[in-house]
Amino acid sequence: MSEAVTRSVHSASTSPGLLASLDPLLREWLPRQRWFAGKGRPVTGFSLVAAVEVLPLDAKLGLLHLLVRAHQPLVPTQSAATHPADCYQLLIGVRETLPPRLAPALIGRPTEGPLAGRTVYEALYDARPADVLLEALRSRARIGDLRFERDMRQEIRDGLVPRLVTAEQSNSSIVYGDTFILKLLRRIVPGDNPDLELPLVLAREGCPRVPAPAGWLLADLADETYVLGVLQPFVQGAADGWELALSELAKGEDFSGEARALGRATAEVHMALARALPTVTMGRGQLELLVDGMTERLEAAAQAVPALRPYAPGLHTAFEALADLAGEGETWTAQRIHGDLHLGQCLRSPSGEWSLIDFEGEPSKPLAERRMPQPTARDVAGMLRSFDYAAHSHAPVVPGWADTCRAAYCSGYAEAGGRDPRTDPVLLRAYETDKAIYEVVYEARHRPDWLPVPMEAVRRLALSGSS
Ligand SMILES: Nc1ncnc2c1ncn2[C@@H]1O[C@H](COP(=O)(O)OP(=O)(O)O)[C@@H](O)[C@H]1O
Ligand SMILES: O=P(O)(O)O[C@H]1O[C@H](CO)[C@@H](O[C@H]2O[C@H](CO)[C@@H](O)[C@H](O)[C@H]2O)[C@H](O)[C@H]1O
Repeated sequence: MSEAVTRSVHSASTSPGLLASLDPLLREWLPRQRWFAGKGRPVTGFSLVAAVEVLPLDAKLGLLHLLVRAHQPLVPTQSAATHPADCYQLLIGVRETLPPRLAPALIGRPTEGPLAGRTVYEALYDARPADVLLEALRSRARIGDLRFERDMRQEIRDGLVPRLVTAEQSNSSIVYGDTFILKLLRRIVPGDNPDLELPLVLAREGCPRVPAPAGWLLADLADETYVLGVLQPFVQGAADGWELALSELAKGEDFSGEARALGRATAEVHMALARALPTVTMGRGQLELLVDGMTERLEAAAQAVPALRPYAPGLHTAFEALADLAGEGETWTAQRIHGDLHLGQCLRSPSGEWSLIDFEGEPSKPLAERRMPQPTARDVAGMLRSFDYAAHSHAPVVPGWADTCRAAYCSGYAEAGGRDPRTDPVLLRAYETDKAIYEVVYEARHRPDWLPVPMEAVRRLALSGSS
């Protein structure tokens, strides 16, 4: 372990005073972060879950690792018992003054408490704290409650130059020397996070479609463990499926070869997960619960987005058809899946190999729900929707482009040994409908300009049951 890391194991005895001095600054700064999950409601205060001085705060450069709960007014459907305040991972750097290159990282200058008069900032912009994190992973350090782990079979060289990824993300990532990428989870929950769990399982299973975790960061608090970060090999020169699909569309090129390869990659991942982790048969009771969930989401969405209401009866038929099949005794296998699959979660290396990333699932859902076995049709439906999105992002829409990609994706899935998704049209339509409804709500909230894209799918899906 490097001297910097061993020297840095400090007690956090001063942390309550620290949090009080940071409180007014964090109330301003936190809601402005892309990864802040509680947008639209003010932060009314913080409580400390854990604090570790990774680098001593009285040094020229201090580094504080905080897990804090951000308190916000509950929305009417929530209760404090079922909706604890969100817990965030923060890495706070402390310096006398910030060099100009770190200006975008500024959080502020506390006016009282142990940090009065110093400058606090988002430490991930700064190479030195980023180095400390990699060094701690390399050396499997224990720093206070923080446990840095690694896979000793993967070499992690020292001196890899860090850079913060500036893309819009739900979390924060640092790339080290174009060799590794460390994703630090921002809104954290106790328990096995699928973003670490599933890539580890897939690596053990020998599935090359997912970058194998080289290191991971955990916090052991009371009797609960939190996953805070995952280090994975960086796919150099990769383009994501969304960028590629749009650029091929712009050039008038066919994307069906890539769609087929993506289908194969998805099937390989699904089959590896089914080998490694338990699968269950979904019978009548479970399918009815699935249909109930989809129906409730449709009703809530129609409340939230009035444009959806005329299509609700047609959309309901997709769920009723699934309920009918369940009533007739149809069953499906459920297994662990990706849970939030779309073109942006697929990376193609310069040699043409596809990898899947970001197994966190839908971050807004509880961990237990995200880790439940589900039919693979859910991931497939996510990808089918994504081809449709890509086609509609290009003007004019190229007739047949999405259909060709969707068919090629399903063929690729079947060629690799997966069950052809088109064998289960009722299940697929139900999942596609559920996803399009989710997208309508997402776009209405976040990107109203994009709302016509899922609305077009809603029109098509609402009609498809009536033929
Ligand atoms: N192993 C990797 N190799 C190359 N780039 C990656 C890798 N993992 C993630 N990325 C890049 O980082 C971005 C964010 O990663 P992701 O896991 O989706 O984070 P988030 O959960 O914050 O959205 C991706 O869109 C991709 O561009
Ligand atoms: O950021 P996440 O990966 O958690 O996903 C959210 O944002 C996505 C948009 O960035 C959104 O995806 C939708 O738009 C994509 C194109 O931008 C398209 O490829 C997807 O198929 C479509 O669902 C996703 O729904 C939302 O959860």
